Amino acid sequence: MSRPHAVLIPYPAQGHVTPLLNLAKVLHARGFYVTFVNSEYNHRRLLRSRGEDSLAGLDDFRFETIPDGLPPMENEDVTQDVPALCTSFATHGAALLRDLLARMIDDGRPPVSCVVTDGVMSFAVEVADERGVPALVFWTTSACGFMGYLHFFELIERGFVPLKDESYLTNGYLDTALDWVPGMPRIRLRDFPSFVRTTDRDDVMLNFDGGEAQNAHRAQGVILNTFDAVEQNVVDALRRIFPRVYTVGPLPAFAVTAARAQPELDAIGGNLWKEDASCLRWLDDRQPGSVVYVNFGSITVMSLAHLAEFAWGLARCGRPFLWVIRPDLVAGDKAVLPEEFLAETKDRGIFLSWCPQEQVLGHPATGLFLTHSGWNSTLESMCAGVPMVCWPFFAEQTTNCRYACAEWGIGLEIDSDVRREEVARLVLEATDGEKGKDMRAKATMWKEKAAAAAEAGGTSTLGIDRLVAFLLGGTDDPKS
Ligand SMILES: O=c1ccn([C@@H]2O[C@H](COP(=O)(O)OP(=O)(O)O[C@H]3O[C@H](CO)[C@@H](O)[C@H](O)[C@H]3O)[C@@H](O)[C@H]2O)c(=O)[nH]1
Repeated sequence: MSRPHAVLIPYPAQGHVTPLLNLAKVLHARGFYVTFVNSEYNHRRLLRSRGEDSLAGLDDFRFETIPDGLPPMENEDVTQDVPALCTSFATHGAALLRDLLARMIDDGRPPVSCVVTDGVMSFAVEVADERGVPALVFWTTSACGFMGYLHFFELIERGFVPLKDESYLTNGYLDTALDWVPGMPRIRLRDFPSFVRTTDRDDVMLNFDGGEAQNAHRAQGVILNTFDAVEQNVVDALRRIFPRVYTVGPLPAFAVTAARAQPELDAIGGNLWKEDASCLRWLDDRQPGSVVYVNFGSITVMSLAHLAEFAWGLARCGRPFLWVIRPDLVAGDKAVLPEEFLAETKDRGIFLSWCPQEQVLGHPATGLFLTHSGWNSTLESMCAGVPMVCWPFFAEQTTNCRYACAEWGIGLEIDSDVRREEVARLVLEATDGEKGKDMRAKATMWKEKAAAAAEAGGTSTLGIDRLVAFLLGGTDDPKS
């Protein structure tokens, strides 16, 4: 019998490429031949950020590309337009993947035996079906975020969405409690992925994400980068909806183990921006738990006015801070910080454009994460035992923020129209005093539970065993 061959297809954005690549490494370590499919645009970015050799892969871990169908960009180091990318792949993705798989026949690789596609690249399920191989969708969100997307169309049917008019964004309507979402008894309309905040029934993201979530029913199962203990009720509810739900998080822990067994996997990385690791030395000179780490992920954009509010909030709270400001963080503008702010904080703040986040979060000096609540960032913070101040930007970051604050007790939320007084107040609340103490204790508890899930016999280790057993074409119960 030939070697199992998994094709993995991430949505082309950082928060998706990273977890899919981690899963690819885990599968490779379990004996799979791997083909990893990037967009051409991201392939070029990865080569620039990590060097020409970084995507050479291994003989049995290969990178392939498909075009994204968007017009060429002058500056290719920026995050692409999300709705345009989603629409383009939904329209052309199946044909592009079909061509790619056809080119791979008889080129020396084992025949493709399974497809793992991003939950928002579900066109690949149809292509896998045509080839007669199983397909699983990997939702790179939290389970609660995925459950939110899964109920977009029901929100429409029940008349909650679209909103009647713009005043519904601010008149308290979003606080409506919904008690019918499986496994999420305390959810409010405002905690749903942000795309429900529209007055347009034809809104691209409302329909795209709602549709992609429904398409998960066409796959043989769903993979989630979470662990049971942290989202038990939602995961249980999803297991009643889908025939197979594999919880395999936190994936970074498994990728580290895979790379320990196969050091050559370490060279394979997925950072779209060039990492600046010099900040780790700066952290070495700071007191334990003293530093506020500020990073809004790969997609968030904000106004210059909001950037200035964050800056003056950090100045006011008086803590040392490490702030990652992507070159494209400010919408349509250069991210310029006020001169007076730079002068005032020069002895206690550093700025970079991209950092090795997991190492920063794991550094003893890091005490708090000011985050946009992307799921990878949330999970990485949890794994490091670092509490958060949350400023969700879009998508299911609103859901993650709600869970971090109200369910897990490790977050405090900042108003979307951020003000400097609130930034300073919440940072101090999360670091000093009783609230901060409680948040740190809970963060430590979740860190331990995350680690336990990834140990031998842990729920996510069993999740990977079951996943591998299923992808190998047998039963998905590793014990039988
Ligand atoms: O300086 C940096 C900044 C980020 N990262 C990494 O980049 C990833 C960012 O992912 P995430 O925190 O999930 O944020 P986004 O990039 O915004 O992720 C998108 O994808 C996620 C997974 O689907 C969703 O939860 C988000 O809402 C969506 O915006 C993480 O692994 C970070 O460690 C770095 O390594 N260095």
